[in-house]
Amino acid sequence: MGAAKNNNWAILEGEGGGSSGGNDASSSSSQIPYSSSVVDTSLPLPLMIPRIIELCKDLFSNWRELDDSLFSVERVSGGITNLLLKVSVKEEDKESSITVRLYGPNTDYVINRQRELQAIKYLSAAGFGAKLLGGFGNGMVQSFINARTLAPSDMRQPKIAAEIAKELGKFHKVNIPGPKEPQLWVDILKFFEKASTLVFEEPDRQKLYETISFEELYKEIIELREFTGLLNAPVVFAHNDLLSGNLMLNEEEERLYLIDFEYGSYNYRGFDIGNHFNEYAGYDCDYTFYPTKEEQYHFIKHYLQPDKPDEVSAREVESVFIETDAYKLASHLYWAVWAIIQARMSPIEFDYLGYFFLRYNEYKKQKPLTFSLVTSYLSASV
Ligand SMILES: Nc1ncnc2c1ncn2[C@@H]1O[C@H](COP(=O)(O)OP(=O)(O)OP(=O)(O)O)[C@@H](O)[C@H]1O
Repeated sequence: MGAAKNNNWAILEGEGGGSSGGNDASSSSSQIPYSSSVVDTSLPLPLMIPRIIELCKDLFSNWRELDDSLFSVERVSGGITNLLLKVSVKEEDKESSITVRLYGPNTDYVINRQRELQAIKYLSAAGFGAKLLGGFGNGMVQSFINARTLAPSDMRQPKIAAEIAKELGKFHKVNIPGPKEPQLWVDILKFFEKASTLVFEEPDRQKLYETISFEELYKEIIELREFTGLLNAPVVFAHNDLLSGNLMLNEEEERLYLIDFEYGSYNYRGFDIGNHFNEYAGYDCDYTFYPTKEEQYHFIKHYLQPDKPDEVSAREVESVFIETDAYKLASHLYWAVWAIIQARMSPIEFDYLGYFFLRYNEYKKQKPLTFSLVTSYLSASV
């Protein structure tokens, strides 16, 4: 445990962040305590628990003197990228809970941690997501959100869809200082470079990997970049990973939380919406669940004007609808290429190569329809 800061956490300085002096886990102070300790993510949970308690005591001075028996640590299910733990502490008459997020090994290939921290700082100030309470060598501590995580089928409920649209509209209005160039193609091409030069240890996986035509994939990426460029689509600070697991709802308080900003960046708004619609299909990629045109219109109207959705002009709805349809293809390519890297780098048992094929095949299936829809829209609007 110590005071050293890594480069990522240094960006929180200037608001008092980056100190290792300890703090109060529940305080609203802008001081973000930092510990340079690294928790070994390969440890089984019972062996990891004492390290987590030690880390919490190092970060939060008001817990330092408490007996370890007052802490309980449990795994929060759901994540496929990181290990998320809930730490509860019994103090006199109250129990407080926080979450400790341990970055998954090798996630740096697909996640820009500096970009994530910069985004959290401003998004959290704007009231989005969990509050950032502290940082450490391979993770961060955030407030525990008392809410249920949505399932893909929840997202299409008209009332919930309207709420998601409204929150996303607000999210897209947050200003994150720094460069504002859309990152979509920069990120896809970065992923592509890594994905196309991998070697798998398992012969079966290597064989399957070799069936992927990277030449074809590259051509598709470039073609789609040119094609979507014709739309001159608006750029916003986008969440980029708005799947059901990143939406939490407290029904009593009627509060919806957008969480997990790991992939957040300036990007095309149509990408964020199209990507969200693709997530109606869940990890199984059952695209029969992709929202109907009526459901998409409902979402888009609430996104554009939550207070008076029926007063949004047909022209405006149509333009977001077209952008969304075009960029939903980019979402397939993005996560398809991402999945190839994950197949090689992630320790998580998930059929990532199978996921690549599901996304890429859906891209190929949807491409002719989308290209003809967008082309007729563009020719009608000149
Ligand atoms: N601050 C929080 N409070 C309570 N629960 C949380 C919090 N953050 C995340 N969760 C729960 O943990 C799950 C996984 O969280 P998160 O999406 O941040 O992890 P992840 O590993 O990045 O997941 P994925 O890669 O699937 O997006 C969420 O679906 C939610 O159920």
